[in-house]
Amino acid sequence: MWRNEPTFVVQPSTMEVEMSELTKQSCEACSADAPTVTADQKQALGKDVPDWQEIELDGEEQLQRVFKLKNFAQAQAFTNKVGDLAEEEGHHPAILLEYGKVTVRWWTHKIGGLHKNDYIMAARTDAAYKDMQ
Ligand SMILES: C[C@H](O)[C@H](O)[C@H]1CNC2=NC(N)=NC(=O)C2=N1
Repeated sequence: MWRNEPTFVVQPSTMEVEMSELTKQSCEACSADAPTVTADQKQALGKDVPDWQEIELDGEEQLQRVFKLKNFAQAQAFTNKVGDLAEEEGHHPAILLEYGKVTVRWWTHKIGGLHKNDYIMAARTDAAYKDMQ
C-alpha cells in the first residue's frame, strides 16, 4: 500500500524562476522592421542576465559577456555548445575563442540592435556555461 508520506516540493527562488523564464523561451521570429528593445525593456530583461554588459559597437547596441574556462579545449567545447544553440534557434552571436576565455556578443543584425531574442540567447548561454561547471 502507498504510505501517504509528506512530499516536500522544493520551490525555486523567484530569482531562479525569473532566470529560468528566459532560458525556457525560444527566439521569436523577428523581421527587419521589428523594434529594438526600449529602455524599460532593457532594464527588466537585463535583470535576468546580470553578468552581461550592454555595449555599443559600430553604432549597434549589443550584449557582451566574457566567460572564463580552464583551458583552450574547454573554451572550444563551450564555443561549440553556444554555436549549436545558435544554429538551433537560427540566431547567431559573435564569439571570440581564446585560451581559457570565450567572449560572446549577442545582438540582432537585421535590426541593428537589441531584441528580446538577444536576452533569451544570453540567458541560454549562461545556462550552457553553468552546465559545464
Ligand atoms: C536568414 C537568417 O535566418 C537570418 O539572417 C538570421 C541569421 N542569424 C541571425 N543572428 C542574429 N544575431 N541576428 C540576425 O538578424 C540573424 N538573422
